[in-house]
Formats: sequence, C-alpha cells, structure tokens
Amino acid sequence: MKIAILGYGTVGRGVDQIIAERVDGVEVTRILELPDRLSDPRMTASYDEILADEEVELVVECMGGVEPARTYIMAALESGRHVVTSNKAVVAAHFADFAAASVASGAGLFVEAAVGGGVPWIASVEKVRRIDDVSSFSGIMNGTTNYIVDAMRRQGADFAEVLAEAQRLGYAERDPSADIDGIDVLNKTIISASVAFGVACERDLPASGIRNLTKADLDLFAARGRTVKLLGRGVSEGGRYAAAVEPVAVAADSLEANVPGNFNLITAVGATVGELKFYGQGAGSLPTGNAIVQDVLDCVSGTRRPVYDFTSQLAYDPTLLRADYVLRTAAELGDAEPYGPGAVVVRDLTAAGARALLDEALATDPTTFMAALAVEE
Ligand SMILES: NC(=O)C1=CN([C@@H]2O[C@H](COP(=O)(O)OP(=O)(O)OC[C@H]3O[C@@H](n4cnc5c(N)ncnc54)[C@H](O)[C@@H]3O)[C@@H](O)[C@H]2O)C=CC1
Ligand SMILES: N[C@@H](CC=O)C(=O)O
Repeated sequence: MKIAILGYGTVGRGVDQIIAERVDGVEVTRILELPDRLSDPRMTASYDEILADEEVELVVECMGGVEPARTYIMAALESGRHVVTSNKAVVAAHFADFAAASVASGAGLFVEAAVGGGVPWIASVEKVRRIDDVSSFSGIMNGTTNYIVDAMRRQGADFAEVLAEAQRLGYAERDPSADIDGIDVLNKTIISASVAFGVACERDLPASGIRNLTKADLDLFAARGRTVKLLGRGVSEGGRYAAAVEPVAVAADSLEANVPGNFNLITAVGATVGELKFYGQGAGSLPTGNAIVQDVLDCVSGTRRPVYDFTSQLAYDPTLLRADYVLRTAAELGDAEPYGPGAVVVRDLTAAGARALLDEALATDPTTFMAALAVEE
C-alpha cells in the first residue's frame, strides 16, 4: 500500500523510519510539509497534489493542531482514503464528524496514537467493550508532565529545566502549555471517554494542570506518604458519566506513583474483566510511530477496522466525580481545614466545584497549586 505522511516532525519521522526499516508491503511515497521545510524528494507543500495521487490509499496525519488538520482529514476520508492520526487536538474536537465521514465513505479511521503514545490503549478499550461496559478509566496520559514530576521528585530537578529537556526529547507539544496546563490530557480524556462510554463526550470538562507544582509541594505530599500525578479520569454509572483532568495526590507505593520518565499508565475497569492496566512510553518519536504503524498494519491486513459509535444515551453528570482537595495557596478559603505549611484541604467537592475553587484562589494567589486526594485503599 502506498501512503502519505502529513507532517514530518518528531512523529512523522518515526513513522517513516519504522516503515523503512521494519515493514514490507507499505511504502511512504508522499510527505506533506511546510514550504520552507521541503528536504526530501517525496515532499510537497501541496495537499491537493497528494489528493490527486490516486495511488495513495492511506494518509497518516501527524501535523498537529486543529486546522488545517481537520480539513485534510475530512478530505481524505471523503475521498475514500483511510486515515491514521496521532493528533488528539483535532480528534477530540471533531471525532464524531470523522467517524461519520469514515462510515459514509467506507474508509478506515484509526486514532490509537492520539492517546498514550505507544501504549495500545484505544484498541484495548474497544476490545473490553466487546464484552463489558467500561465503568471507569483513569491514568497518566501525558509523558511530558510525568517526566517533569518524576525528575522533580527523584532528582530534585527544576521545573523549567526539566520541561526544556522534555521538549528536546520530542515529548512536549509545540506549545508545551498544552502539556503543563492539562489540555493535552483533556483531549486524551475526551477521546478515551468517547470510546470507553460510546458517547459524544462533553468537551467542557473540568481540567487543571501542574504549572504551579513546586518541589516544596512534592515534599509536603511526600511527608504524608503521597506523590502527585496528573491524571485523566472518567466514570460511568446508572446511565450517567463524568470525566475530569487534575493533579491527584496518590499513595507513594501505588503503581501510578512509580511510573518513571515519559511512561504512561492507564487503567480500565469492566464488570467481568475487572481492572486492566496499560503501561508504556506515552510520548516520543518511535513509540508513537509504532502505534501509528500498528494502525497502518491493521488497516492493510483488515484485521481491525474500528467503527466508532457515539450513540449511547449516557447523560453527563459532573457530580459523579468527588474528592477532597488540597490547595497550597495564600488565598483565604471558606470550609478549609489545615493540611500542612501553607496548605489546606477542602472536603467532598466535585471536580467541577474544585476547578471553580482553584480559579477563586488563583485570582488572589496566582501561584496556587491544587491536587485531589486519591482515596487510600
Ligand atoms: N511528540 C510526541 O511524542 C507525540 C505527539 N503526538 C501528536 O502528534 C502530532 C505531531 O506531533 P510532533 O511530531 O511531536 O510535532 P512536530 O511539531 O515535531 O511535527 C509536526 C510537523 O508538521 C509540520 N506541519 C505543521 N503544520 C503543517 C501544515 N499546515 N502543512 C504541512 N506540514 C505541517 C511541521 O512543519 C512539523 O514538521 C501532534 O498532534 C501531537 O500532539 C501524539 C503522541 C505523541
Ligand atoms: N505531549 C504529549 C505527546 C504525546 O501525546 C505527551 O507528553 O504525552
């Protein structure tokens, strides 16, 4: 099969390398890049030229961003070309449109690499759903922030320094604010909830990140047997669902607490299968390239052809996600109990209520950090 890669950056290069070195029967014949980055005879800056090439049967989109990625993916699907994408921003925003266009033209739509990098999470959730409803999912879904927190915790590294290293290693988004403010995990949580619960997932979910996390915060939680991880979570019960993204203070001896570097760990729970955990590198050129090439191979062989159905009638109910929240802040908050030096705990908030409380605290103290307290088992 002849394929085109849109975007020859960290991920696009990984896809090209894996196919060239390890895959027979698939050939990258076209690459779309920006006009000032045409460095290979296969490259063009014209998407129309790629669409006009009738030999190209599949398009791998790894440019990032919402536009023109949305337009290019829709045009590929409408022309009957299969699409494989790692771009969670565009999938989270337009998943239902892409799924409908894929059904209409019969072209395949594959999004494995959009969540969890090299971790086969999406295909596994699809598999769980063949037998079980997914009652919840939760996990570390961002390699950059896990890399940052892990280095701060284990080596006492400085936030800014270690973020620069994650950028150098190709883990971070073009704008790393998306990583540290939880937006990247929000996109991955929207996609995960859509697949896990079969819903057109609410987009306005509560989300916060680790921008204000300090070494002193990690020390505060360490003194209480916890560490902080940025988690995406979703739960479904009684015809309702909720999802959120937030730093969570997890037990220091939990699996999540000990996930190193750019690794992700995502858990799904189903009635008969129980708890399943998926672990691997959540970011980087070759792990993510691997997830894309797995999708390409599934498409070529016809062994897996996802059909995304978002017609489940689950209602979004933010009250399903509740926790106690710790805020390290100079702001005065009502109903707060002391937690440690400069920190308070506010009990039994919804994730949405906690996000509103964080905004209130940030208005007074822009350095405020907030984390949910994981229930200890
Ligand atoms: N870097 C990683 O570890 C992972 C990235 N992703 C996602 O994969 C996508 C690509 O990520 P990276 O490769 O890291 O980004 P990147 O910034 O390294 O590469 C993107 C490439 O696309 C090109 N590009 C951008 N807009 C274009 C346009 N309009 N026309 C033609 N070319 C264009 C850029 O010139 C660049 O070479 C993003 O959606 C990202 O969120 C997903 C999983 C892991
Ligand atoms: N920036 C993302 C890349 C993969 O999705 C991350 O760090 O996880």
